[in-house]
Amino acid sequence: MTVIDVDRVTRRFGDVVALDDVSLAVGPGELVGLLGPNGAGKSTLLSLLSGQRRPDSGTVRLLGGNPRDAAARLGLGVTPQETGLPATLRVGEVVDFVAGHFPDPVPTAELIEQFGLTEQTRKQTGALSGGQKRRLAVALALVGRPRVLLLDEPTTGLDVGARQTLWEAIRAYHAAGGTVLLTSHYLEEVQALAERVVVIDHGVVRADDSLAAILRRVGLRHVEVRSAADLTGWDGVVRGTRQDDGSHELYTADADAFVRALVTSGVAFDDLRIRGAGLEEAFAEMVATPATPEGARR
Ligand SMILES: Nc1ncnc2c1ncn2[C@@H]1O[C@H](COP(=O)(O)OP(=O)(O)OP(=O)(O)O)[C@@H](O)[C@H]1O
Repeated sequence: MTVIDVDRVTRRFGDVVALDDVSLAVGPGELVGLLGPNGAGKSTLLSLLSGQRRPDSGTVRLLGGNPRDAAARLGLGVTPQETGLPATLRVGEVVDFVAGHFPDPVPTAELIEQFGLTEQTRKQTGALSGGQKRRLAVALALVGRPRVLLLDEPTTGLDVGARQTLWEAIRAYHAAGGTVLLTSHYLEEVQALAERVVVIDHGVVRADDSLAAILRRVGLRHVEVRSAADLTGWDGVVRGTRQDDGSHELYTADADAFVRALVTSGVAFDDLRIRGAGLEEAFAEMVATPATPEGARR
């Protein structure tokens, strides 16, 4: 059975088409990363799957049912982008409260420990740090042993340690057979977790492929360097800009070859920095080479 089945869904807000004929099917045990820039439609898609909103057209099925029905949502765990935790309740009380809604909840102490919050058990949630609140929010999504987990930007704003704790919890859930759909701005996060990547932009699915295939599309390197010479037209530079002070921002598929050419050319340069091109840059590439929306092929 398909866990998530979105079929030709369109959702508008006034004149804005947040989702434009989107189709997406996710099977049991998949871990799918939903990537897209601000306003792409990611949260809207999750809100349809969690039954908070209805599509204008098309159908949304969750675990074989309509997510607007409470019965279909029993197997669903959700962490929205912003979580309103009751500030005066203690961490343990909030977990107990949510656990009370499910037939076979994860024991509170076990869950709290898994998310590294044991020391905070008796703290009021209002006194938690941003990272602790975020971890608690994801923990709450798992209390009822859901079959499918929707995570909207699970680690935005977290430090490295808190992010790792959350990633481990998500991996453990997935390893035990759980299905996950998570949104993120961070390619790094999706790379760390997802096996399949769906890229959405302006409400349209631009790509839906294995992580490896998507990464090949994002194979560009970002090179920063300062030089009096203009390097933007050099061999292998796909795109580049140069400021008056000589600082360059260049994109190339082979940064090693570019650096070798730079060094052997004898051109003076300094402040060389290289990094993998990020998601935003990948989008620039995907949009520059007009992508066939996945939906249009159906
Ligand atoms: N309640 C709303 N009323 C009006 N417009 C909305 C509403 N919710 C979303 N939109 C619009 O729909 C589009 C998609 O928004 P959505 O929040 O789904 O994007 P997103 O990919 O989740 O973005 P972000 O990464 O910033 O969270 C945007 O243009 C947004 O402004």
